[in-house]
Amino acid sequence: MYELKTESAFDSAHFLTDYYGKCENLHGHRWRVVAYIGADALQTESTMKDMVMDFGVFKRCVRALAEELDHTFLIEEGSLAPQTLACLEQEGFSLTLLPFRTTAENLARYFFERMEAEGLRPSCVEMYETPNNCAIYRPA
Ligand SMILES: Nc1nc2c(c(=O)[nH]1)N=C([C@H](O)[C@H](O)COP(=O)(O)OP(=O)(O)OP(=O)(O)O)CN2
Ligand SMILES: [Zn+2]
Repeated sequence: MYELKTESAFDSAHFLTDYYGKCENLHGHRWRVVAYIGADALQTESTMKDMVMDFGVFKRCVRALAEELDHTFLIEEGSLAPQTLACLEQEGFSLTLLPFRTTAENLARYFFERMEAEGLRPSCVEMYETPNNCAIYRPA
């Protein structure tokens, strides 16, 4: 089994709906995303011979996904009133509406699924919300 690993990061704002502590308030993190691609065998031909895949393609994909979220306000759909969203947009804030509570767990799965949609074969995504706290998504 071979595995490639790359990482990127994004600085964003969020809050957790229905949270029982300070995280229900608007705050920010520098989320660090560490992504892994697995393969049982290396490619056998052409430019990717003896590679799982080109690091360049891999890192650009993960960076591009992180870039989409960077310096935006991550908002769980339905968690703010439409008027509030309209006001924030009117003020020029960049909003990213997501169909899930913005936990590290869900963000890890989101990256995993977006990578799959880009044609990559991720084995695992780690999402660090702080340097010490990380959620890992690895499908069974
Ligand atoms: N399992 C999870 N638990 C929590 C998540 C999460 O995504 N998954 N997220 C949060 C909040 O986003 C919160 O911002 C994290 O707060 P905290 O752990 O307190 O982190 P701090 O950086 O504020 O750490 P301090 O030690 O208080 O400085 C909560 N839980
Ligand atoms: Zn938080």
